[in-house]
Amino acid sequence: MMLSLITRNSKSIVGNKKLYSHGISSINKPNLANGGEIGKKRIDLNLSNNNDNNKNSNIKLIGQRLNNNNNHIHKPSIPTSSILSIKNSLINGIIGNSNNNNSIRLFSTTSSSNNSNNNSSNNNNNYNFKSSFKLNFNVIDGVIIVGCTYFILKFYNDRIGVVFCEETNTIPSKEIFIPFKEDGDDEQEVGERHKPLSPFQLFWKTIGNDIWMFCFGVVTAFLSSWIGLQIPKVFGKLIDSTKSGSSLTQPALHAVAILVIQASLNFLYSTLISIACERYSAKLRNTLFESMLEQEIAFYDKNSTGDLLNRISSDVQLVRSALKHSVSLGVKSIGQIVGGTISLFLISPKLSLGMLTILPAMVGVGTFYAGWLKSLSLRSQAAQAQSTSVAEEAMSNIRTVVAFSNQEYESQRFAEKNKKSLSLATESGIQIGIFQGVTSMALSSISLLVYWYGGTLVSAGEMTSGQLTSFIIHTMNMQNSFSQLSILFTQIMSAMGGMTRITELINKTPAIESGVGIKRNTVVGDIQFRDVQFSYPARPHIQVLKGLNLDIKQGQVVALAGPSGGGKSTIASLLERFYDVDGGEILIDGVPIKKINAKWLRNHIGIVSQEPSLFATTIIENLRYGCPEATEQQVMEAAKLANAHQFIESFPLGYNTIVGERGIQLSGGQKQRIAIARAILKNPQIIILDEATSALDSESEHLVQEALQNLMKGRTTLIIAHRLSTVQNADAIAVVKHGVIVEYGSHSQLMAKKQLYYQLVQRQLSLKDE
Ligand SMILES: Nc1ncnc2c1ncn2[C@@H]1O[C@H](COP(=O)(O)OP(=O)(O)OP(=O)(O)O)[C@@H](O)[C@H]1O
Repeated sequence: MMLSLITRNSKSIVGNKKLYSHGISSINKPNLANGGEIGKKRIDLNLSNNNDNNKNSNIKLIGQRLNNNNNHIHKPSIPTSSILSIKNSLINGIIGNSNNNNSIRLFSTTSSSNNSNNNSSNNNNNYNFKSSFKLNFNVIDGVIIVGCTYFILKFYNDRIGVVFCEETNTIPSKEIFIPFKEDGDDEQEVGERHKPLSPFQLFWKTIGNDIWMFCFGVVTAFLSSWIGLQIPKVFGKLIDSTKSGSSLTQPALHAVAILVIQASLNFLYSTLISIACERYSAKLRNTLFESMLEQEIAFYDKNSTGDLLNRISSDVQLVRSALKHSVSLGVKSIGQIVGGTISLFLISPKLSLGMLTILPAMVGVGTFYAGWLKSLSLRSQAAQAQSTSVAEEAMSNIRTVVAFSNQEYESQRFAEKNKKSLSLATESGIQIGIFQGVTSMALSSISLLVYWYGGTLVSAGEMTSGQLTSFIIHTMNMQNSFSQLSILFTQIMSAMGGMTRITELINKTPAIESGVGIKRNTVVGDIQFRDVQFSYPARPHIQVLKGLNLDIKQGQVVALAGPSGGGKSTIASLLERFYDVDGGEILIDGVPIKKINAKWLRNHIGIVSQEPSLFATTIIENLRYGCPEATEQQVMEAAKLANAHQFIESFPLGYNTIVGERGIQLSGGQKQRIAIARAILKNPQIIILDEATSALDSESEHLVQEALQNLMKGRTTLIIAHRLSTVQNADAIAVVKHGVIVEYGSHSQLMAKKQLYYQLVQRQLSLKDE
């Protein structure tokens, strides 16, 4: 059916475009044909009604009614008959004249659209005046009128603006925009490949605007240490005043003022630096965690959870405290050392020169130790991470540990790893001790030199005893600063080890970048495995799939059966693109999976596994995990379909019941029904069922089976099965052995063949009888 529409400006409708409205419906790009007079063009819209199975149905959009609040769209009921009459009752002329741009006048005609197109819109002889509106945009491009409903259109370069109004409604709703989209065009997301960052660049990027707080903290720390430099001077003055008999009040008040100012500055820098460092470490932790979550599954095969957790907690902690102490100790100490050195030269250049002869030796020793302590610290931290991962593993499998009474074994395993970490930590401690010992010996030598040489200078009358006192206090302060720097130095070494590991991980580009690739407009659900070869990255020399071929058509239920270790779960993992195939390809709706955006793909696949993983939160949050925007009503509907609503409602807190860690407070069947409801809510086109009914009693199994039937309806389903009794109704059964499909057919066909499948069924039957 054709609807003719006079437009003012059609240049924006180019190419073979489709219009989409919030992903709900689509409208065919109108074919353009020059028509009409007064410089207008005619577009023809192909109309079909909601019930047509036409994917490009556009009446959905045209007929959609826009609320005054702009965002909600209600479908009006436009029966087929009325659509048929649109053409005849259509008012296809309008249009505001250029003198009065923001008001339009609508005219109706009973003439056919083609005829009407031959008339100018302003030719009132051929149109009956219907209504007029004031619009909030100046120029409009067309109007579609269905009964008493007007859709006023304006074409832009990349979208169409639509305003809905009714004849009686003099205040039209706001304009909403429907973007153009190329017909059949899939969105292609290109990943942002960030350049690897150096630890310093990472620091800079992570601290962001907090750098100002940090810098202000550094400045106040410097000021504090500068103020501190005045104290020895004031004490010197006090001593000289005692000797000369002049008033002590002035220098004493001076000293008090300096101490008060210094205390205030200390408070300020300490607070600022603490806040800046805490915020920095929180952001670093977030970035690190984000980066970990972006990694491919193979990354988790190779790295233990304990080690990864260690990076988030201990490594970040090391960096945070080193950063904090670098300012509170480092900046202050450096300030004291630099300022102190200047003060010493001002008091007595001779004595200062004598004292500073020892310094180069100290710097030399410190540099020598730097590299050595860094590598030692890295090894010691790695060993500690290993012991943590043993503890983490034992804790997460605590039920198994207790059931096997293996507490002693686990604690021995932990103690062994701990021993290694202890020996490295001890070695590290000894080295640090040597370093600090050498440093303090050098510092004590400096003091000794000052006492001896300073005393000689006072005796010779080259300096006053007050000046010597100032000199000694400065020296002591500097000595203190040096030893603090040496402690800080070791801390910085450890932090550098931690920062290196953190940076490494943040810089790591995942082998499968889940946000990159094609996002298709629709998913049909056809799956093809073409000569797929695959080895797990953790065991690259063992080929698990050896040229596997399998076709699953849209809506089909295909079960994978076969001996243990044959590769069934691997097939499912590859379909989810947890790993990339080494050879051959997997196609979804004809598109190689490697080209598809993995996030998008996973959003269209629902998985119900043997041991459904739930989070330690409420049932409703678990249900919404794959579809956070679902309303309560939708959640409940999904739970009903999954036979879960009843048991959830029987809990005192209903949907707000906390399920415990990994859903420990629920039975196996309940967990599975929640997982099924979660999958139903996600509404994927492809379903993977991994042994979903293996651990249930018959009553529970019945409920779960029913739920699964609801889930599988109209969806392509891949079942990984062991209990062959549960997959007899599948459309096809593929028997997987040694990474290839050795048999394929329906249950009855495979039974008739009397080969591997038949043997497996017989074996299970005999086991059941026993
Ligand atoms: N993450 C992994 N890293 C390395 N090898 C793996 C990994 N997962 C599985 N494998 C190996 O791949 C092979 C196939 O395993 P898969 O789990 O696909 O078999 P399956 O047919 O599902 O077995 P089952 O019926 O016992 O679950 C096995 O030899 C297994 O040891």
